[in-house]
Amino acid sequence: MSGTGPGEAMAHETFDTILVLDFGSQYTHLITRRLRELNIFSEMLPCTQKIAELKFKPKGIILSGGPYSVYEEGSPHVDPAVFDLNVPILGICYGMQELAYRIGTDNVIAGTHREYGHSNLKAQSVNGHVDRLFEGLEDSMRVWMSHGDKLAKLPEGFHTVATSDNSEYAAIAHGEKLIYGLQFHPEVTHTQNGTALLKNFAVGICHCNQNWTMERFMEEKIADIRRTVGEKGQVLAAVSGGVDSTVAAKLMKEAIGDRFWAVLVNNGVMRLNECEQVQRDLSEALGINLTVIDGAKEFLDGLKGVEDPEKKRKFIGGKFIDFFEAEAIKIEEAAAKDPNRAGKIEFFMQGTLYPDVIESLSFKGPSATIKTHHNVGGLPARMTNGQGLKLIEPLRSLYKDEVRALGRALGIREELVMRHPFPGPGIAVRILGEVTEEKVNIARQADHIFISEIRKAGLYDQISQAYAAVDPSRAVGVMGDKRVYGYIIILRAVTTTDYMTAEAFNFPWDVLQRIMNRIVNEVHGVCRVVYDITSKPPGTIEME
Ligand SMILES: Nc1ncnc2c1ncn2[C@@H]1O[C@H](COP(=O)(O)OP(=O)(O)OP(=O)(O)O)[C@@H](O)[C@H]1O
Ligand SMILES: O=c1[nH]c(=O)c2[nH+]cn([C@@H]3O[C@H](COP(=O)(O)O)[C@@H](O)[C@H]3O)c2[nH]1
Ligand SMILES: NC(=O)CC[C@H](N)C(=O)O
Ligand SMILES: [Mg+2]
Repeated sequence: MSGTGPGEAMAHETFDTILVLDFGSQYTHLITRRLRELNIFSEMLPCTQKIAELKFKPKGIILSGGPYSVYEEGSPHVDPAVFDLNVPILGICYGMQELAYRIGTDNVIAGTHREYGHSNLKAQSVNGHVDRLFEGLEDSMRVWMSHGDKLAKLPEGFHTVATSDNSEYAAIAHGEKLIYGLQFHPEVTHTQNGTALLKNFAVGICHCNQNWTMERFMEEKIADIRRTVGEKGQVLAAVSGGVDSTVAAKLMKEAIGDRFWAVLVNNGVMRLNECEQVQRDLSEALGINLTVIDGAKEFLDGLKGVEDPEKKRKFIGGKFIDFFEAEAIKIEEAAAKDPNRAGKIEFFMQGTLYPDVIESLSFKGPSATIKTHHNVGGLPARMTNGQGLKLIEPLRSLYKDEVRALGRALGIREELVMRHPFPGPGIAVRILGEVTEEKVNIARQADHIFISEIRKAGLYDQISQAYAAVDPSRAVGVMGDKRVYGYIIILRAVTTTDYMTAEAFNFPWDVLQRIMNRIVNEVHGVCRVVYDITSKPPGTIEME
């Protein structure tokens, strides 16, 4: 898989690409992020990528950092064919060590001490292209290091272009070829001028066009969807009202108009009035006719007695597919009467994002399964083989904030673009243990109060995601001089940029008190409210 889902090849034709080969560093994806912030398209692939199988020619290649030591047996090495592409190469940390090791295996050794954190870098000019990496930057800057190995000597043909207190070879460049190495990490924000340095590489050295904008992406994507779907093809789309599927739906609508069928499955664990609200929003704001299928009873029946979080998730994920399959058949039958819309449903659209794709492409393989996301790992084979449905994921190369920017470019109003994410398994993963209708109702009401008060306090856009969960253990309270014995509501609100790590939101105390007051007074069956201050890690954003 070399990033050529429907439309991916297109992006490479229109936009210059910097290929990032991932050796497993926790920072690798930040390299693609930084480049995209510079309006340069960048794609990340595992370091094991065979260059012959690449479907495009990158303008430059970056070898990332990684947790291994190049000289150890079993450590990953890049396909030597990258050097035959004759494009500039930048190695970062492990990536630089890899470059040096390939020239001479004794070029890299274990250092006497590890170096983590800030370091003072001194750039020195040599001459010619060698100096381009640090062009326009101050000679002295603070950089971020994270390594234990080091270069034992300068690899043949290279010059030293920067040193630091602890690294004699903090940056190197080849005398003739456009090959560069950095011991430090320009992609992390702790490195001063890190982005400027990446720009020097991508623009100054690789000559990339800085034309990766959401407006351009939108135009290209629409053209691409038209090409993929053809003149007659019909698309069934899973639309939840969340940011991703709303933006994807609008894109489809622009591309193929009424040959696009948007379907929301009410799984019985949506928020208060959510299905109606989403149907109205999509129709009024975007002109999208959304069909809501009511599966509430079937989902809730199936969830009876299920306490294990993974079992809940898998049940809901599987049931979603049953409903979509049945709907595809229904739509085909109904559409058969209309010559404009008749035809087989050939495509199935989902709002999958780049972080999901990265996770499954990572060189390390999918990380330990913490939880099974309902749409990740793809659909069951029967969905894509049996019915011949082809998956369309128009946002699979984008990060969340890029999706939001695309939404704005498509004219979607701010309130919809800024909606907090809501997971496919919904409230079911916000009720600890067994899901019952009673607990769903309690969670809904508490959540509604929580979110309304957050909006009233003007805090909604400062928080990345917020919700109320139900702890089914009960606590004793006193109300109106009477003993009560009720559930505990857990409030959770986090701030994050990538949803991979998160911090609890620092609430003004009076807002929390107002929320507590309303919940215990208005939600029957609840007698305590607690605020979850756990960060991620060690917590996760959802409860289960
Ligand atoms: N209740 C639902 N009905 C139909 N499709 C759904 C439903 N819930 C999720 N999906 C599908 O699963 C995909 C992934 O869900 P996810 O929650 O990550 O995205 P989203 O709901 O579109 O956006 P957000 O992340 O803002 O909630 C959606 O893009 C959508 O295609
Ligand atoms: O569509 C989804 N289907 C799922 O199964 C799912 N599980 C978690 N999430 C969302 O992912 C982000 C990270 O959540 P966690 O820290 O709980 O893993 C948060 O934004 C969660 O809401 C899901 N989204
Ligand atoms: N961050 C890195 O890429 C580390 C590379 C190598 N494992 C070292 O310790 O030097
Ligand atoms: Mg969602």
